[in-house]
Amino acid sequence: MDLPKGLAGVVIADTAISSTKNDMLTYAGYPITELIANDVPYEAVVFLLWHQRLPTSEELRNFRAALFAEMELAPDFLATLKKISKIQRHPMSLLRTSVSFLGSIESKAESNATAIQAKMLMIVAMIVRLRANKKPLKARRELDFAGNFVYLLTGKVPNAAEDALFNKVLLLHADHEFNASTFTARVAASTNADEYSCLTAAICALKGPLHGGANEQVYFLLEEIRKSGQSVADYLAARLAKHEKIMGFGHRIYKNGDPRAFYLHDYAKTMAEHYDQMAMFNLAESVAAYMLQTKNLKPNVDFYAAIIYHCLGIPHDIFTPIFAVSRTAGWLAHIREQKAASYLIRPSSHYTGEYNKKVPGELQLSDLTPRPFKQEGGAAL
Ligand SMILES: CC(=O)SCCNC(=O)CCNC(=O)[C@H](O)C(C)(C)COP(=O)(O)OP(=O)(O)OC[C@H]1O[C@@H](n2cnc3c(N)ncnc32)[C@H](O)[C@@H]1OP(=O)(O)O
Ligand SMILES: O=C([O-])CC(=O)C(=O)O
Repeated sequence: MDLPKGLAGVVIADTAISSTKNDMLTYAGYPITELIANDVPYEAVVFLLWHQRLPTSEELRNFRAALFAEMELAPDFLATLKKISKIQRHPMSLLRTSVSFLGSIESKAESNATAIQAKMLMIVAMIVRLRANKKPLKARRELDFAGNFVYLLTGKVPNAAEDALFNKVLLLHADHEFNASTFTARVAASTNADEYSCLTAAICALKGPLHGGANEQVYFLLEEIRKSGQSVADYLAARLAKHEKIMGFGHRIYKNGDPRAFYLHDYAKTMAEHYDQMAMFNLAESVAAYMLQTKNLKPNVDFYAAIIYHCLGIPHDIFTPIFAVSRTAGWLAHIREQKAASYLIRPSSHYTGEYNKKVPGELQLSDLTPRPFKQEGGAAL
């Protein structure tokens, strides 16, 4: 049967949240070019995705204050997070576990989108601090969401230019219609699962290197090329000859280039110039040129983001968790939209196995069946 591989091109639902039509990313009617050109704060973008309209300046002030008020974690949760953060696993796994755990202790009444958005930032920042035995920092009232994120991750208050740049990076990652993690969240939401369960599922899908996990892999790629002493062409030719994917290139939707990469390229260059990382940036440029020339593949959102985070001094295993914090805005919007639509997502499969097979007689199933289990004081189950 000739099926569209990986649901490519299959439209599965209506959405008013975002669109990638005509190779342009649009959030509820606003192209990202418009939002970037007007320096729209990330908080306003979150509001836009959740309400499909931009906030008034008063609503923005109130929303920023509400987010700030939620930028703290209860002592009991923090104590558990301290233990979780010491587990030697990828921070995306720790984030997944932490969000799941938070969902287990939060009452339904307490869970609201604003609190979740703020707490995602706090969890990622706290994992970074706690695993390094550093004192957790408190969010600062004078900083916006982007500024607080950089401060809580690095311990350094970003200057105005860095804050503005990081704000744009968050803006560009906030939503992307039916990407794999958002689709995963929507499938969970369609069963009427709670928000934390939907988010946990989304984090699991984002983690993979073919999706959000690619930004960290870009860092490894650039480091490996640098250390190999090989030319970019030799290194990439050898990998491509083995049919390996080069991380940070290609996209399911954008075959003519990811519009977000256009901006991130320039931000990465600005950061690299400022932080004396031009060697890394130039290496990335050579990789991009080779991929375009030999495979006609262009960088996606993950490629230049890796350089920006590196310049800010953020550990490479935190690149994907940053993506998760920004994308929480989109995930929550889609979870809400899917729940409101109120139908189950359950596609059909094309079965390629056999039917009506018989169990071979010599298989003594009774030997494999566990003895009846008797509960204390109760009947055998
Ligand atoms: C936030 C995000 O999720 S953005 C994407 C992040 N992921 C990555 O950067 C991982 C690398 N990229 C990829 O794996 C792919 O480009 C994807 C998964 C993102 C999109 O894939 P699809 O639309 O399914 O395209 P598909 O994987 O079928 O690729 C088409 C062809 O281009 C090749 N190709 C695509 N991307 C790459 C790449 N990064 N490196 C090498 N070859 C590639 C494929 O091997 C395939 O070649 P073939 O026709 O000879 O088999
Ligand atoms: O849409 C996709 O397939 C992946 C992507 O770029 C995103 O989630 O931002």
